[in-house]
Amino acid sequence: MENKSDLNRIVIALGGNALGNTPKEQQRKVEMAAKSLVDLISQGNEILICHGNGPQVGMINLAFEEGSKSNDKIVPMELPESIAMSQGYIGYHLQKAIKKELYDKKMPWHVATVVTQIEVDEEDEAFQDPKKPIGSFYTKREAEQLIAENEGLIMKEDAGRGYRRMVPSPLPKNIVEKECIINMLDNEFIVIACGGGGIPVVKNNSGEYKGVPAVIDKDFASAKLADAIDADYLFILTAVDKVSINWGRPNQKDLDSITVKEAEKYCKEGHFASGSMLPKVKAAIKFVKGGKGRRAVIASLEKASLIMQGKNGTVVHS
Ligand SMILES: Nc1ncnc2c1ncn2[C@@H]1O[C@H](COP(=O)(O)OP(=O)(O)O)[C@@H](O)[C@H]1O
Ligand SMILES: NC(=O)OP(=O)(O)O
Repeated sequence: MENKSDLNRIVIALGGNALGNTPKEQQRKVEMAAKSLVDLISQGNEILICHGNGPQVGMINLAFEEGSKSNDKIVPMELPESIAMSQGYIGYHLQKAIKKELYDKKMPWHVATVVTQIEVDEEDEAFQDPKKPIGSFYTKREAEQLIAENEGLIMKEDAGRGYRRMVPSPLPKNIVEKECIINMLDNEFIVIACGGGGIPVVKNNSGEYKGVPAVIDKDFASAKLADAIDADYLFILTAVDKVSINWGRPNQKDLDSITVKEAEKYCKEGHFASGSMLPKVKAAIKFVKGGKGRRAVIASLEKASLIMQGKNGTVVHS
């Protein structure tokens, strides 16, 4: 093991693309991702992994809801518990795949998942305007029927991909298990934390945390995590090699490297879709602005090991 002070500390946010749509597909995709992740350690980095859960948390929540309608032995599962379940089974697949890679490469690291709670503000305006898509995609007609049958259900169009259920997505304020995570990181653990953006909680006057019905964006949660552990880099890994301006148009331009100022300007000009690329760029800006010398890279998961050589991704810097 190298001297730990020589290692770059990287928080890696894995997008839904890394996880697939079914547990089987997830296991296969995670095995591929594990190779790139462990390669980053071989290159002299220390990594901490955060992941999305939009499709998974929607599926878990819906399964219990539907099951409870026809079977009195099944009860509905609230969103905080559904998020905790998603952290558990996604963490399990990541742990299994990473452990195998570490074994094959004879590397002495450990890997573990921390079920993570994140404090949010009860007054966050997101609670009045549910904007986070979860679960599967539906047609307009299916969505209208579901809304008619389920009181309080909100479904909206998600970035041209179909209709999805929308839930509140407050900003992350404080990672409750922060000290556990730092301790494990300091003891040669690859930590999987803040999965699905973390379980959103609020603290009452007697110091007790209570789960609230929302899903935090994992891009913002990973920026919060990267800030909390004073990471050198935040990698947001998704399906595209680079962030583009004029995305999808004939004059599309892929960006190699942008300053925070340029990124802010592009956000204002509307270059990034709100449910997909915009939170990534905003999370990158937040992280880079929070400390000297920090860099964020939005890149393709499949080529993660090429990021440090500048062959993959858009770098956001100060
Ligand atoms: N300006 C842009 N540049 C690149 N990709 C963009 C842009 N705007 C929207 N996208 C889309 O956003 C996607 C990433 O968002 P999403 O699929 O929600 O991420 P995740 O991998 O976290 O699930 C890209 O694969 C691309 O299809
Ligand atoms: N929690 C969250 O942001 O999940 P996705 O990245 O899958 O939307």
